[in-house]
Amino acid sequence: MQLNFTKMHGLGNDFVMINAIDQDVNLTNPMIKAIADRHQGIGCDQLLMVEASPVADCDFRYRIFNSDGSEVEQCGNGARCFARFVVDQGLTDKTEIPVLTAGGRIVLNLREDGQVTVDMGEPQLLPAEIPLAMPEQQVRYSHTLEDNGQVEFSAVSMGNPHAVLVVDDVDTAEVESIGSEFQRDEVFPQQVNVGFMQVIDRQQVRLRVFERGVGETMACGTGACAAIVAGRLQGLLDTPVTVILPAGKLEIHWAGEHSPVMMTGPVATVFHGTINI
Ligand SMILES: N[C@H](CCC[C@H](N)C(=O)O)C(=O)O
Repeated sequence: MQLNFTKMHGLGNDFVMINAIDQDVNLTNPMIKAIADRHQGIGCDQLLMVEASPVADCDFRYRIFNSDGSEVEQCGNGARCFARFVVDQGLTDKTEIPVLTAGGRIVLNLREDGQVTVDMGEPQLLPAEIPLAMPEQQVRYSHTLEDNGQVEFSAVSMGNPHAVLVVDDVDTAEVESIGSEFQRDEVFPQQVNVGFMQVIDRQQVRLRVFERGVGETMACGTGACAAIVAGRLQGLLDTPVTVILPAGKLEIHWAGEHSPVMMTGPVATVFHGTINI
C-alpha cells in the first residue's frame, strides 16, 4: 500500500499524519509499528489518522496510535497538529473544528497567531474512570512499587489515563524507572502515562512525561492537562498555568471541577512524503 503522509510535531512530540478520507487506508498494528520505527520507518511517537465523522456534532473522527501500535483515546499535542493538518489538506476551512476521539468530543480552535487552543473536555477523576485499582477517589494516592518503593501520585483521565507525581527537580526525577514500572503494575489496569511535575510557582511548572506505549517524550499535551488538574486539586496552582517543556511552552487553563481543560500551544509541519508499506 502506498500512503501519503505529513510529518508534524507539537513541541517535539512528533506525529505521522494520515488523511484516511482522501486515500484508502488499512493499517495493521505491525504496519503502524513499522511506520513509527525511527530506524527503518518514518519515525514518530504517534500516528494520527483523520476519518469521516460517524456522528453529526463532529466534523471528523481523530484516531490515535502509539508507536507500539496500540490505539488510544486521546492525544493533546496531536490534536493541535490535527487542526492544522485538516485545513492544510483542504478538508475544511473552519477555524473551530469539533472532532470525535475514542476519549470523547474535543474542539480545536486555530488562532490568528498560528497557535491552536483545544477544549480538551472535562477531566475524569473517579478511579473507575481512569481506570485505577483504588477503592475510592483521593487527591493523592500512595502506592508501593516493587523496585521504586512508595510513591505518591494523583490520577486524572483526559480520556487517557495519567498519574502525576510532584517532584522537587524534574532533571533528577526517576522518569524511566518509575514510568516503566507503573506500566507493569496492576494498579493501572490499562497502563498509564506518568507525569513528573516540578512546581516553580503558582503560575509555572516544569514537566516530564513517560508516555504509555512510547516511553519519555519531549512533550505530552494530555499530560500537561492532567498535571495542572492535579496541581490545582492539591491547591498548588492558580489558572492559567505555563507548562515549561524542553522545546517550548503550553498554556493550560482549568476553572475547576465540571469545567473543561483548555490547552494552547504551537504546531509545526516538518515535511510531506509517501511511504510504501
Ligand atoms: N501515550 C498516550 C497517547 C498520546 C498522548 C500525548 N502524546 C499527548 O500529547 O497527549 C496514551 O497512551 O494515552
